[in-house]
Formats: sequence, C-alpha cells, structure tokens
Amino acid sequence: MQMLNASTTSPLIDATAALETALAQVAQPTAVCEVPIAQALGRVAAQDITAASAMPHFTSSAVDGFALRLAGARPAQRRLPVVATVAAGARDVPSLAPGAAIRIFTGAPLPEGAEAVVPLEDVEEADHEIILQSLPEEGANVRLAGSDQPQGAVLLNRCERIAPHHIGLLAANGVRNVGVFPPPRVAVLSTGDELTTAPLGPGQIYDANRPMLLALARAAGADVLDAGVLPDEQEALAERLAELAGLADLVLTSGGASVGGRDPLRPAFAAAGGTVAAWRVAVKPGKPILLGRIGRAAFTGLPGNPFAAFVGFHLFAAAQIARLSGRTTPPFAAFRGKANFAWKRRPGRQEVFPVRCLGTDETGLPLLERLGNGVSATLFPVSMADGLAVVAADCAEVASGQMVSWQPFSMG
Ligand SMILES: Nc1nc2c(c(=O)[nH]1)N[C@H]1C(S)=C(S)[C@@H](COP(=O)(O)OP(=O)(O)OC[C@H]3O[C@@H](n4cnc5c(N)ncnc54)[C@H](O)[C@@H]3O)O[C@H]1N2
Ligand code: MOO
Repeated sequence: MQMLNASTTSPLIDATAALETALAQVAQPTAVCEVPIAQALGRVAAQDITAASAMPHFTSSAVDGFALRLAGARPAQRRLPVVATVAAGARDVPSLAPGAAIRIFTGAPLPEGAEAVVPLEDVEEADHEIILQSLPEEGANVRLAGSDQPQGAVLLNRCERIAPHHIGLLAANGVRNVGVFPPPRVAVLSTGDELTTAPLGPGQIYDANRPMLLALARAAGADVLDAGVLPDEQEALAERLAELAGLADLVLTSGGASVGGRDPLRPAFAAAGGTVAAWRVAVKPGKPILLGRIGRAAFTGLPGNPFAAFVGFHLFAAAQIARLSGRTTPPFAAFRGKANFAWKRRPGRQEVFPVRCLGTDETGLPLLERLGNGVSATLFPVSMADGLAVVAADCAEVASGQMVSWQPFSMG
C-alpha cells in the first residue's frame, strides 16, 4: 500500500495491473437469500438449479391436426374417420385404433397408439373424416416425453445473472424460489464546486456523472445509494466518505482526483482513513483513477470528465460490481470488429473510444467507425455509438481493415 502524498504524482499503472488491483479491493459474497423467481430478475444465482424431471413431462402434439396410427394404415388408405377430439389439458385421452384419426391440438397429450400427427392444413376435412394427401413419417409433429431436457439438466448455473429466459425456464420446471446472493451496495458521489442543479450561473455545469454512474451501477445489478454532490471542500468530503464507507460495499466518486492543488479528493480520502492501492492508470481517457479502500468498503475514484468517468466505470467499477455480486467477471471488449477508419495515435496509454457499427463485412464481422476524436469531456459522441472499442497502450496506428476489440453496449 502506498501512502498519500498530494504534492507528488506517481508513474502510471498499466491497465491490466489496475484491473487486478481494482478486483483485489472487493470480495465475492458469502451470504445467500432465497427469493421467489418473480423477484429474481438481475440477481445472481448462489446455487446451480437442476431439473427435477425430464421435459416435456408427457408426449404431446406439436401442431393442431390429426393424430394417426401408422402401423395399421394401409398405403392405399387415404380416408380416415375422425373418432374423437383431444385438447391441451385433456385428462381422459382415448386410445387410437388402427384405421382412424383423432383431432388433436398443440400441446395435447398424444393418444395411446398414435405415432404421428398430420397438420390440419395438410388434410382435406369432410364429414367426420379426413382425406390425407400422403402418410406422415413416424414421429412427425410429436413432442416426445423427455426430448427437450433430461432430468438433472442444469437450468441455471451458480454465479449466473438471472435473465428473463431463466425465469421462464425455472417456472416451466415448477421451481418457485431461487437462492441468490445479496446485491452489492454502491454509493455514488459527485464532487465539484461547479456542479449545480439550479439554473446555471457563470462557470457552472450540471452534474452528469452521478446520474450516469447510478444508472450504470443499477444496470450492473447493484443497490445504489445516491450520495449527492459535494463541493471541493476537504473536510466535508472526508466526513461524507467515512460515512459512506460504513454504508456501502463500494464507494464511487467522480472528479477531484487529478494532480491540481484544488483537487481535494486524495487528501479527503486520506483523512477519511482511506488507503490507496493504485492511483493514475495508463488508460485514455481516465488517467486520474484512484483505487483503494476505506475501512471495509472498496473505493474507486473516477475522473471528472464524463466520458473518462464512463470509461473508468466500464474498465474497473463494472468488474468490481460483478465480483461483489458473485458473478464471474466478464472480460472487457472480448468481441472482434474491423476498423473502418485509419488512425495514428501517440502510444503510452491504452485507449478506449466510442464506435458505431456500420454493418458487417463479407465474413460477418462488424465494421466499426471511430467516434469522438479522443475527447473526454463530453458524452455526446457516445450517443451515436453502439459500443466501446479499445487499443493497447503500445498501439501507434490502426489501419483500415485491422481487427479491433470492442464491447457492444448490448453486452454490458
Ligand atoms: N495538470 C494536470 N491537469 C489535468 C490532468 C493532469 O494529468 N495534469 N489530467 C487531466 C485529465 S486526463 C482528466 S480526466 C481530468 C480529470 O480531473 P479530475 O478527476 O480531478 O476532475 P475535475 O478536475 O474535478 O473535473 C474535470 C472536468 O470534469 C468536469 N466534471 C467534474 N465532475 C463532473 C460531473 N459530475 N458532471 C459533469 N462534469 C463534471 C469538471 O467540471 C471538469 O471540466 O483532469 C485533467 N487535468
Ligand atoms: O484521462 Mo483524461 O480522462 O484523458 O481525459
């Protein structure tokens, strides 16, 4: 651990090492609570859930049509009497004799003896009989018991974030409750004398970061605590940080983390009992990130520039929230795309930039356009973007057609 010294700067920390440091500040949850599946959306499973029985439970029809018994049907026989009707949910299902048909509906139990179902649009219906165009294959349009999922199949993996389709699958299997980890508590605070909610005065701006970081943390599965805006005043900030550290698993701030004498975050952090694990990371934007702890809470101080705060969240805070939630940490920008731009840059910091997907190349790879031209103080280019792309610290040039790593917004 390095002690704070507001008057000095430290060398930039490599982004991979910074991520390890960020993750080292947070622990996997140990507590587990049981919730009804209707309340499980977005929570993280604390246990594997396996199927108590094979599915479907019984053999049924996959279409509205007519159940046939093929064994007894002569190839020449095209005209069959319809002797009964079986609807979905039917309890008393008659068995099917050779040479007859039973009208059946999608999901209805297949009558004993039936071997195939012919869709109703493939037959001609006359008075209480059907005329077949051809005989179906054995098993046609039949959903065999156990064919979708075996008994014991894993329906939901431990450490997986519960999505709407999991809830449907669990419900289909009769699972009512699921053990989940408690969501982490994330407190979000903005700092800066220039931030206001009132009509803007000279030199004032609205607070963009706090609403954005609260939304990002909530979307990542956290219970958020809106800790408001604090002026650049060390004592008040220290007091608030110490208080928040007692309430949250992770305290996220933005602003005031740079090197200037008016940047009060680091001295306030020290006064609140904070220990710095890393400060100033070789990422662009987002260099003045501070990672550490205050008491039992992890602390991540993001830069004030809104796009830098946005990037810092994606690179570090998102992974921290994932670990605190019990999720396995997904790597950032694991998707491949093709540069539809040429770009020369100064090596030194890993760089994250907004990209728009223009379509795909002949192999299906997304073609990416670089947006924003390196600005860190505005989120405007992100409004036109489909995701974030990243280039390594030593990258001096991206040629058009070169592969780049990126993260679509739809993937987190
Ligand atoms: N001498 C140096 N100056 C700066 C350096 C440096 O290395 N040496 N780094 C620059 C970089 S890179 C960044 S990023 C910024 C970040 O500085 P801070 O984290 O201390 O942030 P502030 O100075 O408080 O604010 C920067 C900028 O962002 C605006 N801001 C702050 N909070 C919000 C908010 N909640 N919503 C919207 N906008 C916000 C603030 O008004 C400033 O314009 O430092 C560079 N300087
Ligand atoms: O790192 Mo700053 O975040 O380049 O704008």
